[in-house]
Amino acid sequence: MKLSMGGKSIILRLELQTEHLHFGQLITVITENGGDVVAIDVIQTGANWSVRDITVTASEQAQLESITSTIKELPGVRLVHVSDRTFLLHLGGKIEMKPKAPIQNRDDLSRVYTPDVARVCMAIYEQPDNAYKLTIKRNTVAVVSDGSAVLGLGNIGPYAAMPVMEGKAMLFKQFADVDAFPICLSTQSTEDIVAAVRHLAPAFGGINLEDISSPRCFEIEQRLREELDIPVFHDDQHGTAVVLYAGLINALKVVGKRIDEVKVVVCGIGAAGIACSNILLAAGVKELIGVDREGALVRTRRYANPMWNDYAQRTNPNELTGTLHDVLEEADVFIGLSAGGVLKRADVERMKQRPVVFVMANPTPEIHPDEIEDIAGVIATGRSDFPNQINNVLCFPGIFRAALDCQARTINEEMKLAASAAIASVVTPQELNKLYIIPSVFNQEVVRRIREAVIQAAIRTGVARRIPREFRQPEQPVVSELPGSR
Ligand SMILES: NC(=O)c1ccc[n+]([C@@H]2O[C@H](COP(=O)([O-])OP(=O)(O)OC[C@H]3O[C@@H](n4cnc5c(N)ncnc54)[C@H](O)[C@@H]3O)[C@@H](O)[C@H]2O)c1
Ligand SMILES: O=C(O)C[C@H](O)C(=O)O
Ligand SMILES: [Mg+2]
Repeated sequence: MKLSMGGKSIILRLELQTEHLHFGQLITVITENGGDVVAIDVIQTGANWSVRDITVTASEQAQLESITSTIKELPGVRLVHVSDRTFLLHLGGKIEMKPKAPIQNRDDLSRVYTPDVARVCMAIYEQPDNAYKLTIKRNTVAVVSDGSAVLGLGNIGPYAAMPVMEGKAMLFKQFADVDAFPICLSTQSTEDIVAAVRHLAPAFGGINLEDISSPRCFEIEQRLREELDIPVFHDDQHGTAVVLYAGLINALKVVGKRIDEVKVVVCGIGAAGIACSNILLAAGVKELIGVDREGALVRTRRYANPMWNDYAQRTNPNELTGTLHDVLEEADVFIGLSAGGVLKRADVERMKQRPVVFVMANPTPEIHPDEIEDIAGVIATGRSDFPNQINNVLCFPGIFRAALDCQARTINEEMKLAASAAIASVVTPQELNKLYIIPSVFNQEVVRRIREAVIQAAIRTGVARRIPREFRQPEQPVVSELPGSR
């Protein structure tokens, strides 16, 4: 099986002199250079000329470039322009705000706005909890980044981070009907980020921290969790850990191993790597070795990164030293949360037979799945264009849907473990196989099951401030939801 590494797609606007060129010649040039024509639109036409938009896909950018340069040389063709379809999708941003009700006359105006809005303001002033009933707070999450660890691209800053945060907001809405707003801050100071989020919290029912580099992300999340009474969730840590654990539960079933007997190597001991290691230790993994740029983390060394000192105390029981290649000997599971291209086939060859290889760096995984497909027991990546997508998108929409619906004060460990089990349970034993260990994000059962399991966990652990109707006991009274009604 050959897997494509993210199909690329362009639209070529061409002016064609039909007496010099047959359309078939053009198609031949495209296919001979590795492209597929997926759509043809006629934009303008005359007696012996036409302007057409040809949508072309190819697996590699280089193929698209050679198609474009060959077409430019053809007699009777003028290349008007080339548009990248991905860029077209981002033109002007990907999301917008819409009012829920139209303002059609002065009466509407006076109710949505002044003077009547004042009564609603005072209802919240007198009873602050009413903010959940009378403002967007009940359904809105802030997606906050400082642009310091955007995907695996590194510190590209707040402007360049926006497309990812807008994308997260789209996913929140599409998959869980959560209104999310991207906020990219022009500071990378811990104090400033904590203060900024604290100050903007009143409008939001939850804070999703995103792509903030380690180790600052740990302190920022910790302090905000202490200071705010709404859930603060660093997605790269906990969203990833929840989905990773769900994937591992099912991958181990495929290769017939138990979690307490596998040797696991985690590469990239940053935000995601630490959180994933923590969830695996909690789930019963006994031999877990963390590897970063300097090799395996060992308890006998002192590291400048305080998180690593703590990490090394809790992991690598046999005190293995050396490079990734060294410590992968006889390992059952590799988990990559580092950077593209870090893992080599020779490394995977050192692992046990049918190893589980999760290469989750984005956008380029630690190794291309094609390179190890014949030796790996299960392969997963973070991307949507390969089978087995282990990506936090499977978690964050559902877990925030649940947290908002029960007005959870926080998202705790029980809620996260409940989310992992819920995700894993969507794949039935009959469906489970090496190419299907984790459900698709388009499977509507994912958010439904996460929501149910996480609300139950929130109620059980006492962090739910509201019991949604379907979770109430029959004898529990239903309190009027509308302040101001008599
Ligand atoms: N699939 C997912 O859902 C998902 C979720 C979160 C993060 N990620 C990916 O995981 C990666 C890390 O994300 P993060 O938020 O933890 O970033 P981070 O910056 O907090 O941590 C990255 C860590 O990887 C280490 N690293 C970089 N190059 C390395 C190499 N050659 N060898 C060993 N270690 C190396 C860094 O030193 C750092 O400790 C990124 O590529 C990100 O896209 C994927
Ligand atoms: O954004 C993603 O696709 C996953 C994750 O949040 C990442 O930073 O890579
Ligand atoms: Mg991220």
